[in-house]
Amino acid sequence: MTWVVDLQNVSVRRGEKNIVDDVSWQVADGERWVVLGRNGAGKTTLLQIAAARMHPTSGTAEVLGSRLGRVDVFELRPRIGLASAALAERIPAGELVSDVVLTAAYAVTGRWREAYEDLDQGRAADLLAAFGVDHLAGRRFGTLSEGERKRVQIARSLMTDPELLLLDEPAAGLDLGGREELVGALAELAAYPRSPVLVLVTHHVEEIPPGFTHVMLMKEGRIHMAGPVDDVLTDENLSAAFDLPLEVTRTGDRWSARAAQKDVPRGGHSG
Ligand SMILES: Nc1ncnc2c1ncn2[C@@H]1O[C@H](COP(=O)(O)OP(=O)(O)OP(=O)(O)O)[C@@H](O)[C@H]1O
Repeated sequence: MTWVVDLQNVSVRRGEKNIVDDVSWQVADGERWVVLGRNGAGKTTLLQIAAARMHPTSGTAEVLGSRLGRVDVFELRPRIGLASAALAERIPAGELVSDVVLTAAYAVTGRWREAYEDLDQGRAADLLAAFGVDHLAGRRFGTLSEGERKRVQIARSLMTDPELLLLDEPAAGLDLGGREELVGALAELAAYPRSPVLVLVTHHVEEIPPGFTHVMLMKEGRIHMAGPVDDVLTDENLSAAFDLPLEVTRTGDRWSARAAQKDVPRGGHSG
């Protein structure tokens, strides 16, 4: 079987510390993953490896059947969609929104002299429409709200029709309506059989879109637990991953979590 992502004993060392520590993780075609964990757990670093943007210090990383270190990453990267805050920062504020999406066809930021086909123009317009931001096509990226930028970024990350789509905290900074719309759009994407394999990093179980199949809990650079959503998202597992007593609730196809309620003494009150 060819895995979409196949990490074997991957570590990333920075200074004295392994910020990703001996991670083995395999993602199969059709799966939709959520990665959860405390600040600094190593989620973004792991995503950077899956995005062929970073090499592990040790271990082996294969993405879409190509081994990092042995493949031309400039050929591999267009097959991987990535939306992250770091990437958004590199988009010039003066860039037209339509070009932000279009330039992804060549995995560059900043339109320069690439010759774009009409087909690409049409696809960029369709993607902006799919995420409800086609009316912003003529605006400068720097003038958009946080929520509008997130949607444009996701449209951009789909431009190359990637086989793997990595989303690093796409709902960060969105208001409640914006978050719910995004969760809805990602649920639609998850349900579509021809969609890429999806990996979503988030801080909140409330942001897990319906249709996501697997969860990885990261803790201190390691995988605390990984597997099907229902197996992993339990009070016990989440509490251990976040070092905090937590209660997880599933309502329909959505999740929520909060600090576990202390036992309230029953019976009469005095005074
Ligand atoms: N170049 C670096 N040098 C030293 N430490 C680093 C470097 N890059 C990242 N780190 C550290 O590695 C750890 C993991 O970082 P990473 O961004 O992967 O975590 P994260 O789980 O995505 O965190 P967050 O939820 O806060 O975004 C953090 O403690 C971070 O400070």
